[in-house]
Amino acid sequence: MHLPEFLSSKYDHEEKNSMSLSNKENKNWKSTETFAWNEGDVLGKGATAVVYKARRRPNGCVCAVKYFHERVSHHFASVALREIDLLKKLDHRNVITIYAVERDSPSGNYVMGMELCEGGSLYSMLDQPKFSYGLPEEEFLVVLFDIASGMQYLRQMGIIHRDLKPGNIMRFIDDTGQSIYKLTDFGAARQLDDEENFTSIYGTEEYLDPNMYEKAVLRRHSVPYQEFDASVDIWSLGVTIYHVATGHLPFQPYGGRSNSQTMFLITSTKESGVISGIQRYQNGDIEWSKELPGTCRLSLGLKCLVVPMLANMLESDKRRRWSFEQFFREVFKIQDMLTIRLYDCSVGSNLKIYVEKCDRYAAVQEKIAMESDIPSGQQLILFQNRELEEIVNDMTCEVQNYPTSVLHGQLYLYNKDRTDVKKIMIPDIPQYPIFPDIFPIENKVLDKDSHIGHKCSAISYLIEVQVKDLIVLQELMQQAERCLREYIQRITRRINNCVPEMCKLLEETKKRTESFYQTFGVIHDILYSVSSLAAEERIRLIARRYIEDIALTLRDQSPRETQQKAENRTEEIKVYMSVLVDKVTEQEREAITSCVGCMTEDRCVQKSHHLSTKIYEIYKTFADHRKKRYLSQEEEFAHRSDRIRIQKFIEQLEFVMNDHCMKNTAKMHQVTNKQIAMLIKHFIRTGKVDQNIKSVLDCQSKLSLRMEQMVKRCTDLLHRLNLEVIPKMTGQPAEASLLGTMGAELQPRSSFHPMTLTSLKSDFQILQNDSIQIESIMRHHAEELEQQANNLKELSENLPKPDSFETGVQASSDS
Ligand SMILES: Nc1ncnc2c1ncn2[C@@H]1O[C@H](COP(=O)(O)OP(=O)(O)OP(=O)(O)O)[C@@H](O)[C@H]1O
Repeated sequence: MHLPEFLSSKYDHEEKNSMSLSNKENKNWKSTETFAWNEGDVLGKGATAVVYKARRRPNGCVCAVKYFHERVSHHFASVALREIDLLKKLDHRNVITIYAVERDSPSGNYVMGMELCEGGSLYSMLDQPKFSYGLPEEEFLVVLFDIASGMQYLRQMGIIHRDLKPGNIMRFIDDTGQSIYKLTDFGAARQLDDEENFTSIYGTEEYLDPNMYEKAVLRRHSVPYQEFDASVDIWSLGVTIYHVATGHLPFQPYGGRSNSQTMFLITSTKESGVISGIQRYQNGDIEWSKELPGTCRLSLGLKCLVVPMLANMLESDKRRRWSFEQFFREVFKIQDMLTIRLYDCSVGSNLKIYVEKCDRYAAVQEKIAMESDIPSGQQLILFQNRELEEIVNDMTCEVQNYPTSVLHGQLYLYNKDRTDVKKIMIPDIPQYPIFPDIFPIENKVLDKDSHIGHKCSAISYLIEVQVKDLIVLQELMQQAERCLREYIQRITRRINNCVPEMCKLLEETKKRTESFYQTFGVIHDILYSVSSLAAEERIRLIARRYIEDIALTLRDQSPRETQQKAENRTEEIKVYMSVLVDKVTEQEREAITSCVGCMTEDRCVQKSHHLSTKIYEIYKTFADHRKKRYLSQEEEFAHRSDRIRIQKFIEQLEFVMNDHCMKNTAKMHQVTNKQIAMLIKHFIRTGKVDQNIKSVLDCQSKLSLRMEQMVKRCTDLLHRLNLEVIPKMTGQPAEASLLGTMGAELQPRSSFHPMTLTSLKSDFQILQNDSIQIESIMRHHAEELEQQANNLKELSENLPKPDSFETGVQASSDS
């Protein structure tokens, strides 16, 4: 059976109660009609019963039997039976399944057969050093969802549990190795009709609602008749959830249970929003907190959801305390959420962002801003070497429609505007306690050593996890740098690819512009001849009016200036880009050659695992010695030397973390962030280049627009020329000398359209000889010009459109 790594080693619980029936020190076998068990196979002991691992007839399946004590069977038979009656009715994956209730003979004690929960109780889990600072996030959530689901079922069945605590939540392991948490021990439960309250007192004192505590523990009856409703379960659940998240109880008076007055003071006088109150010294002040402790292993994203939930559940004033419905709503909302993994390189923290399925990008950005301190406008989020916005396409879509690769992959977060390096965020690691140098080793010392050993082992596990996280962080730092560099390289490639296209476009536009100047020049000249040749004064006037108009167009040099500006910009872009590409390449070489992190051959993870296992083993020996209460000379010798060994392992472990991994991580954070800062500057530069490209394309668009206007104007002119001027010219004598001058004047403009001009010149020659032909000549030119105008129009239509380039200008200017 495959178990998650952190759960794979056997628990104390399991070690104490080996699951293999054959391995048992063979005690008495007992059996009822359906169940058979060996009295050596104890799974756990409670106030009312002993629970054994058993076999079920007829198929021999393993199960658990709860063997109620004689006194319970006799005096509390009603309690046991009540539990049995209740359990028989229940059928839910998060509530323990009961198979049968039988009586043992000849004792007559009740025996309840139920499903076996191999993982032991949640309490036994939390009691292990490994989970002394709370469960890892994944398992914490399984617990939360399972208890909420079990409780919801119990509510539907009209049941108040009344003894909710980690000891009454069992871990069942399914065939896939997944944990399923089940509510058990309904010894205190009872059915509650709607709105009905109950007055009897049950529960375990650390988890008791303040009013119940006052009545049950302090035996005070501040209100003559106290009614307790289902809200008492909410309080106990709040304490349980806090315990699971942190590994310790939220409300701790100095001296523990013996200091019940302070316990009541803490729980009954705490402010709203406070989720823990700890008194560290005798009669000392209470340390209140509205946050989960720094050692808690939950992500910041989940803490943000769990803390308000706890605050509402641990509300002293039960009128303000959350109802079950509110609790269920919140838990199932969390269950329905999606998470996004995002490495924030400025503080070196891998964030887990909890988002609702229907959230849109703006909401996601807000959540990121809350956890990273990077305002949404300054966030640059990359997935592999692309911006998230590029991958998601439609940023207004709901998160649940994002590609699965994004939702399950690793994203990287950069600050577009700030490149300063912040201090890396490392979770708190408590100080190791010191073993006092007390000899001889007597019982008190054994107790203390076992206690200190437990704490040392707990801290060592925390360090082991920390070392693993640091190695992952180092990998993420390098990835974050690589990812950004590749992204910038993509941008530079894109820009470099678009520059030649842009140049081509500009060249074509230039040709067109010049061609128009040329065409207008020709028209101007023709009209000029008309204005002199036409016999009719009105025609000459019309021609002159057109000439003035055209002269204005010809004098306007702004298209040429725009063209020049675009050409200059393009040249600048080329130079700028070649420098940028060189810089990025240079930096890449630097990154490859500078190596600052932990190496595989350093074996940091393996070393820390080995050392923390050694520390755990010593703690286990100390725990055994404590149980024994008497040590032989040899054992005492071993115990003393183990104290020295454990200190040595601790020093080595601290060295691995502080002097190796932590230093390397901090160094890598510095180095990669320096590189990232430079890359961000390059990124900003590419943004500026994009702006320049945009400006070139703007020029290009302006020119195109201008060309279109000119095409229109040209066509219009030709049309009018046809209508108004040429027909009137028929039969009019030409003034040869003027035309000759005109022909000479056209000479300098002949560079672009030699054919047109040659033909014009010869036409003028003909005109000098035979003015009768003027109509056909003008028509000929008119057609030629019209043809040219059409060609230009076509040329402009066939040109690549500026916005057809993949320039990213839009995206960058938008963002
Ligand atoms: N189904 C089970 N599978 C495995 N272990 C179990 C199971 N039920 C109970 N246990 C173990 O037995 C211990 C005692 O069981 P349980 O809490 O039900 O007894 P109890 O006498 O009702 O306890 P309490 O003192 O809380 O009233 C549990 O803490 C747990 O370790």
